[in-house]
Amino acid sequence: MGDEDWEAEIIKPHMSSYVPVFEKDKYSSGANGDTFNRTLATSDAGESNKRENPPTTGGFGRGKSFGNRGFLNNRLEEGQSSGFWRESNNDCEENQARNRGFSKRGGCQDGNDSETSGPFRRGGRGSFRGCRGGFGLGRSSNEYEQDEGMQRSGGPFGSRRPTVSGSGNGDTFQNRSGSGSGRGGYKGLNEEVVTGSGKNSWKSEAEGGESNDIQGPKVTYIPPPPPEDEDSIFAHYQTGINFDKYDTILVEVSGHDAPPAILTFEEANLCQTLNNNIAKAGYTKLTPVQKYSIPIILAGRDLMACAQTGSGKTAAFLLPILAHMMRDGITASRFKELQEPECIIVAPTRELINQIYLEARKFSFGTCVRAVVIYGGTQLGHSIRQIVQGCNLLCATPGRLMDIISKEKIGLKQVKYLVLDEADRMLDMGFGPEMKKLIACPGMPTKEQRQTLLFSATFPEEIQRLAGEFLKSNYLFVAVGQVGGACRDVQQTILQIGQYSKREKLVEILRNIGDERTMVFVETKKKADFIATFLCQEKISTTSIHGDREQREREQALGDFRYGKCPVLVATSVAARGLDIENVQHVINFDLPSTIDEYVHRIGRTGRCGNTGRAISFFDPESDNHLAQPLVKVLSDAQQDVPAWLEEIAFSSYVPSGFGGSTRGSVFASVDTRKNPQGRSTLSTAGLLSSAAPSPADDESWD
Ligand SMILES: Nc1ncnc2c1ncn2[C@@H]1O[C@H](COP(=O)(O)OP(=O)(O)OP(=O)(O)O)[C@@H](O)[C@H]1O
Repeated sequence: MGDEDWEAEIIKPHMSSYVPVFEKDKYSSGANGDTFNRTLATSDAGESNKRENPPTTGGFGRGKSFGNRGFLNNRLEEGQSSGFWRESNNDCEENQARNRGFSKRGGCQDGNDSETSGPFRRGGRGSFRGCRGGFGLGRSSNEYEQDEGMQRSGGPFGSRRPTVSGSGNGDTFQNRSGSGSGRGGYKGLNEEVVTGSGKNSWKSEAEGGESNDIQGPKVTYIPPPPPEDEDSIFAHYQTGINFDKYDTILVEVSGHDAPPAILTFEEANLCQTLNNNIAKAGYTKLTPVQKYSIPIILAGRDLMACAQTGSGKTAAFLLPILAHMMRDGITASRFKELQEPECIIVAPTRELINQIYLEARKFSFGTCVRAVVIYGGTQLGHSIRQIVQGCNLLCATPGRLMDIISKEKIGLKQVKYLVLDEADRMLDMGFGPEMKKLIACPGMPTKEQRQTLLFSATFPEEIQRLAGEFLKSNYLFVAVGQVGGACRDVQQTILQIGQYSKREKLVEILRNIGDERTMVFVETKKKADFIATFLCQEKISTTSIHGDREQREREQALGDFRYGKCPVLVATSVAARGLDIENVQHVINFDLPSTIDEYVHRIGRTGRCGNTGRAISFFDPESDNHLAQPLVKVLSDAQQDVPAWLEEIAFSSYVPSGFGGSTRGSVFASVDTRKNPQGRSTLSTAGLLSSAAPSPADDESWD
């Protein structure tokens, strides 16, 4: 199914009644104003006129790309914060100056301009081929995503999705900046690693936007400080009815001389302040991953821990680290140009690392440990200011961390604890190279000298093997339940549904759901916008989060969702991992992800901490058959009903062991891979490699 089809669909009469308001005057000057004018002069204007709203653009223009904020809905009309269309004029002008212009931020846009933002688009794989300049909603829209890529797509490890090649039927998108750079390039909004050119160097706002070369926009966003009052710091939600059932999950610990599990917080022998904080956080009972991980970490051992989503992995590493830091003493926080934290925690997304930071701040409340968070999409100067005031425990996304290290604001000599949360993601082909650079940085203690902790709900075998480089050889492996298995508190439903019927079904489901908090996952950034727009049009209050949104927008969207302003959040995989939002009752996979692990993480946004949740996934036989087998396994492992039709597809698409051809997920790691050092014969080389590569749709501004 191509963009063509989507395009045809979106100009159906039932859609044409919705015409987003575009405040032309706000955007009438500057380079992108130019773009805007040109856009108006093209068929978009015509389309708009047909809809009897002459000044209106910003959305459904035929053959044009779809901007982020080119719509307004009654529910989102507040003009400041909710979801879309809340940026001020200034913001948009600032945006124009950033050369991101309308391509990402609103209204419609001539397709040829939509992906050409100068150096910041470097790293794409070359050209956007054969798309019609529509909404980027078809499978080929993956191509649009790759300019944000992290060298994880294409080539032999590329998308499972068919790409549209050749000139296609419409405008040919040329990634003007991407040519010659190969397929590489990781970037956040303001930072990138240029890998395609063979340089492998970090580019940052500091090296680019903040210095005087022409690298790109200056990122000025300073995130608002989190509330400082104790009630806010310790705010938490209730554990659910199934919290006690965690105790029945089997736990396997492998490796030599594992210390015994503890059963209560008291047994951990933590200091009084930590115990007070644990109590104030509402923790009375340990979860399984905490029972096993806390004593292991307290014993100074390296650890790879795998436990289901929402089962308390964050506290499982934070509490023993903080306990040790307090026991051993830390450098007193004071202003210093070079800070040398004792602990570094990295995670793949900005929102997640911020969440981890808030947990660290909560548990270290009243102690001398100063936690700091830094992440991409925010002003570098702000990150530096946070750090120089003192930093014992640094939470960072990889890009910003490497920037700060290169600026010699962070020294690594004192690092005793290195934590990779969502470790399989941190070690895959996207972030793996950066993590390797991190551990090879001058000053970083060797793995023998530091304690390294890897946590995730999924741990593909190949990633486990890669992790050996980071861990001491005697590391312990804790598996709570089935490695890579879904949380049993999530009731999973798979609906077989064709691409064209998805939207109607989505609306039907959301109407039935009412105001209950729901995350809707889609495959691409543009589709996230499109679906969010569509839902707003249907009078369903919705916001969206994805890598093309400015960081302030991302945070606002998350806040609006978290605090109930918008009960529906449409998201790409950037929101799939780690986010802990109270009361998310439903996850809908409008598009299934390309890997089963991603599926497990996505549905894990609900059913957390013993609460129940529901996940509904649209399975399109045209594109999702490769997931049938792993889905059957995930469903049956989690004791869910498996639809007969899914079993049939799984059976008919069965790939015998050793013949490869499947993506990750046809085989779970059920054990510590050291028990099977040669690797399982069921995974071919191709399987091993491709399994580690997220789909191009995941090519987000993660960091
Ligand atoms: N022992 C506990 N008692 C009560 N609540 C807990 C306990 N441990 C963790 N929680 C809460 O459970 C929620 C989920 O925890 P956390 O985010 O650490 O899960 P996770 O295992 O890291 O999930 P994911 O795999 O999605 O990242 C959080 O709100 C956390 O505060």
